Amino acid sequence: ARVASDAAALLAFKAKADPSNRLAFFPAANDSSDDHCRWPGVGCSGDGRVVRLVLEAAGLHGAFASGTLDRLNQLRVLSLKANSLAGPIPDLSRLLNLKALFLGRNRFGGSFPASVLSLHRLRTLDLSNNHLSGPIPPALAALDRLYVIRLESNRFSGSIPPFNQSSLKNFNVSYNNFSGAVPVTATLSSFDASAFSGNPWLCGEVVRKECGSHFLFFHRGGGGGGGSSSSSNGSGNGSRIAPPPANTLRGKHEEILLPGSASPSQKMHKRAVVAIGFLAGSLLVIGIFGVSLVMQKRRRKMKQGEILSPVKHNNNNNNGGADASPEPNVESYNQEIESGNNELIAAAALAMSEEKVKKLAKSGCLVFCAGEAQVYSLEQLMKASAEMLGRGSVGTTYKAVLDERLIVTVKRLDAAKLGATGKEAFERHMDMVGRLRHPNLVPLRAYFQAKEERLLVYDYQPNGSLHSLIHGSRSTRPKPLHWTSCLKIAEDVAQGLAYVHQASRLVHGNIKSSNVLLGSEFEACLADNCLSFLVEPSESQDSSGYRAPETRKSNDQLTTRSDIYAFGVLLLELLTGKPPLQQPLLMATDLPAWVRSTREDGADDERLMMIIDIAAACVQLSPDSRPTTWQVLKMIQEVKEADTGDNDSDSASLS
Ligand SMILES: Nc1ncnc2c1ncn2[C@@H]1O[C@H](COP(=O)(O)OP(=O)(O)OP(=O)(O)O)[C@@H](O)[C@H]1O
Repeated sequence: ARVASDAAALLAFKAKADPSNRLAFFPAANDSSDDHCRWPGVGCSGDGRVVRLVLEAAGLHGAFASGTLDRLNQLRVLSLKANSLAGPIPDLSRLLNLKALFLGRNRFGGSFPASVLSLHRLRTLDLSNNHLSGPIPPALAALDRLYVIRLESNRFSGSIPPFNQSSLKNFNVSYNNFSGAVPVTATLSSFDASAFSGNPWLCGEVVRKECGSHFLFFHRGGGGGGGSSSSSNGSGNGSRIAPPPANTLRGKHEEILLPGSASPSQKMHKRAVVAIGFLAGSLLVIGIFGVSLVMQKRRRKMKQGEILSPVKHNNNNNNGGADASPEPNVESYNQEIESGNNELIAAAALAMSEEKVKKLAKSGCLVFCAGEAQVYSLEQLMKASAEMLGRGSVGTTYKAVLDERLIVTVKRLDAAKLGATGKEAFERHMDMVGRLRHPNLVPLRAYFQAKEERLLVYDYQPNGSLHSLIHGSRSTRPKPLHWTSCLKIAEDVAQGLAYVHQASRLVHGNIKSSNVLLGSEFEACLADNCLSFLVEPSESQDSSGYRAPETRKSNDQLTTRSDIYAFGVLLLELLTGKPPLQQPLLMATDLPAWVRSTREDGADDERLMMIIDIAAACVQLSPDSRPTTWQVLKMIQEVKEADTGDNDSDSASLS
């Protein structure tokens, strides 16, 4: 009966976690059968009990429902790494034999799973690269067999518990929002500072940063007339930015407040956020329904396996530039469907003949990045229903729907636009870029190269680009962003960029608003990461407004400091709603007045002034005068801190 119950637990898990039916789990013919031990990823003991379940990069994109795998009380190893499972992590307290739990690289949200604290045999805990938030329970420090704790790239906050297990050898809490002094224990002191990096508010001996003296980045010339000087709380050296005056917002009804950004009039905005969320949700449902209707219609027209010739996209964006962005958002689908214009959706499978696909498959293979399993083949990818999203500086970008469920973005690089990057150099570079994994970066999942063809496969980001959000698109009107939403987006982008610069020592090279995409939770994610390496200098002029003066002639001069310049221009675009080429050339001292003149809200707010200061520092003409990415991130978080200081109840919604 226990064996049958293990099979039922696996099937119950699959029912919720695997809506696309990727797992080959089939109900057994009779109850006593141990067929489930032969299901992929399942390992059993001699008596047919499941002891191991490893479903890594298996394309699971549903939920990890409670009352499913937690029934496998003989489980030793559970790995659901590198899927897209969302929602909270369920109660696992019945898995008393569990030794290794790998849930990294998913989309789990909610708080730290407290049930883990009762798993006394646990040696490996990997919750990295999710959207988990809130504090880490101090009782985790009492699990004395832990050998690995990986919590990096989440949104955990609060203090680091005093871990001192002598067994603990692999520890990483980087890129979270932890704060305060790191406890000086023998175990924690043995880890490199990189295990704690990306938590600007951590201090103490272990991270070699003095606690107490809160460094202020905003030094305004003495006197501070016109409301532009930083105020202090009067506590001498440990000065902090004083809470801003209340009621400084105007025109809030016309502003967008993104989920996760805070506002002084939080109650009202919370309602607005719920309404936007509801609206977005409804649109999504309608959109998916609409798209599937059109897809069905299209499939009926197609003979099986046939690859259509390309249809003309009626909104090609040949310059990849600022206007007429063909955003693939739900609203535009709805409009197209309503207007009966199915052409946009009924585009061809990556515009290639079947013969060519076959030839390509023989001459190269799809390389999956970061050690992830091959979840689809080149043929499957090329046969996917595809829609062109636009043309940029390196090629054409498509949205491809595989097996009717898995949506990816495929960038088909245009040989004519690329420099003479050799096969091996391309591979080496893409391997490096493919290893980048951070919640604020669009991950490169796979790449392909054959003689005359190079393809890059990314996750599809469902909520359009920052460019469309700020300037509007074919189907949406431009709307001013509430400045706290600007702050949230700026922080997200800076987090992603800091990771690129610090973790990989790469340069992004093409920061601009159409390369900032909004993820499923409206988090901002940098796209087209580190591709400038491949482009001839003359081919990347479309983003000239973002280019630092020293890089305008050659891509050789692209550095982390030129990324910072582009970030500063992006920040000004966020704050003013003006694309770079419409931004006047102003001295740093004139910028605040100009930015304030473009805004209706918070014109006198000290925190808005601080953000303008950051932008002004980033767009300095001399690269050496610009701050480092790390400093920029710290400055943004300092503004955020000033904000949360004013609104304790808001801090939970900031991520
Ligand atoms: N992963 C993705 N998910 C959703 N939309 C995407 C994705 N990648 C790109 N897009 C959108 O597709 C369109 C075309 O992108 P593409 O990168 O080809 O051009 P670009 O961003 O305008 O220019 P560049 O090549 O200089 O980055 C843009 O509107 C972009 O926002």
